[in-house]
Amino acid sequence: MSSTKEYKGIKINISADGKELATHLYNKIQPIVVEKQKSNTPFNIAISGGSLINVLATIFTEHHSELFLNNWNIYFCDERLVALDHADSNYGQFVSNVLSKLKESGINTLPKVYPISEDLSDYEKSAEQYASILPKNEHFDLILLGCGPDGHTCSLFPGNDHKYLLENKNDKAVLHCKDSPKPPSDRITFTLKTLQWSDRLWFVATGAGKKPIFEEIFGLNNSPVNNNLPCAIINNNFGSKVEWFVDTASTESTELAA
Ligand SMILES: O=C(O)[C@H](O)[C@@H](O)[C@H](O)[C@H](O)COP(=O)(O)O
Repeated sequence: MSSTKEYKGIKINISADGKELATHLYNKIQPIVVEKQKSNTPFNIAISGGSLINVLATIFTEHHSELFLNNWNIYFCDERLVALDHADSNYGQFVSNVLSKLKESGINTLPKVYPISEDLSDYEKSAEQYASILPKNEHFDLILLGCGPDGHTCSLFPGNDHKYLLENKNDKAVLHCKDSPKPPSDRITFTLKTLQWSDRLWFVATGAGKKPIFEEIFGLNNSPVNNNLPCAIINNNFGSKVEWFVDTASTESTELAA
């Protein structure tokens, strides 16, 4: 059974493994989508790439009938600037691992998914174009975030070279991230401004490989919090909206353990 604790004001949901985490996440999302359905308003969600897409594949395959998927608008809080059918495309991954599988099983109640424009001739324009299709009311019900081993989230990377993404001097909703340390090199990313639009900012991060970065994000084992890390900045700035969904492997023998 998953358990929840609070650490330095942040809610941490701990599950034994990825399967239990998917069930726990489903249990938390389901009442929200029921409410949205009842009030006849769309469920606006933005998702990350990486391992999160597999978690969503499990949830959608097992629970599609309780999720009112045709009331969902799904956006990407970051996207790699490659063709939509490229193996690196988050949209492409979502289509092949989630949407196609639902369709193959004869499920027609599908979410509306918002990809980037196929025209990749100008990366700054790609960012602007994506900003222009985001919900007009500047509201998300939920944004699901990942956490990279360097403390990045979305394509908001730590370090001087990518400081412009966090600073967001022109107050944009979506920015072009160049020279991404995680390939591919060109991406678009939501900014902190856009993350603020969401009622909930939920991180999903699993595996023993996340332990060293959790130490810095949360200041574990007597280390100080590294306040320069995008994940730590989100904890600091948006604490009451933030929850983490982690597994035992990523937290054992630390203060985050259940
Ligand atoms: O498109 C991307 O690269 C992601 O959105 C990125 O921010 C991801 O969420 C993290 O790198 C964690 O990835 P994992 O969950 O695979 O470790």
